[in-house]
Amino acid sequence: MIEIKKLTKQADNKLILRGVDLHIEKGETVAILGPNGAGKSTLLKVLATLIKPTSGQVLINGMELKKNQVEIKKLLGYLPHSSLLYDHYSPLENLVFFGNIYGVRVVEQKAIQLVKEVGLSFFLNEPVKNFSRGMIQRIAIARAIVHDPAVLLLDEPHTGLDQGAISILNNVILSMKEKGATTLMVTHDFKQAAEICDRVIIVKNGKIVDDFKIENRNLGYVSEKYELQMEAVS
Ligand SMILES: Nc1ncnc2c1ncn2[C@@H]1O[C@H](COP(=O)(O)OP(=O)(O)OP(=O)(O)O)[C@@H](O)[C@H]1O
Repeated sequence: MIEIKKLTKQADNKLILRGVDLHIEKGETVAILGPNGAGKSTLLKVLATLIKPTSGQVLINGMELKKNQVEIKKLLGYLPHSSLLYDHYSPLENLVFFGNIYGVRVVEQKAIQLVKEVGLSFFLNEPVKNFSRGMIQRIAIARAIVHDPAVLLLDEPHTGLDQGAISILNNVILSMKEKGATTLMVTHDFKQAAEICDRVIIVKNGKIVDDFKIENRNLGYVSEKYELQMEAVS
């Protein structure tokens, strides 16, 4: 589904990604862990076609990223740090707007269903500018999946969410997985990674330093593997 070969990214004379090789199967839910500044968001931005890699190759669904940006963008649902929502629009208006960009059919119905799914039906027609950070994040998640993307790219999706909203988000991710979606999630939240991901990738200094499967939601195993990499000299 996603094939990354010898990927590098340089900016301002700094090598941010230093040769990333990664293969992700369709339907996998993968957590990307790593310390601040490791290059996690940069990797996600390259996959989201927002920044160009310096060298290397990325294939999504067999299509080369460099040559098929328009086709690939249709497959992607990207949740960045900023919500990308229009402040003065309501959740309904925002989702209809973004749904129309992606050519979603029966878009209003889809928007209403998603707002319900993220638990904000009561605020369907309120301008987003009046929302709390957690409420905005819920609508941002709905925006990212309005077109039922085959690939979900989530950058710290649990940040700012209360326990109820975390459950809602995890259910959204799991229901996307049931529909066959592939998810890559940058996170500092090991608990959530262990809860919903099948696999963990640890990024350090622009490189993948560990890559392992998680079984039985074993949070202790994830923490141990992480600590081991942080202690290692690289
Ligand atoms: N456009 C850019 N120009 C120069 N340096 C950049 C650019 N984008 C990112 N960087 C640097 O690259 C490094 C990796 O950034 P990135 O945002 O990918 O890290 P991250 O692993 O997501 O970190 P965090 O956990 O803090 O979000 C950082 O040192 C950052 O300052």
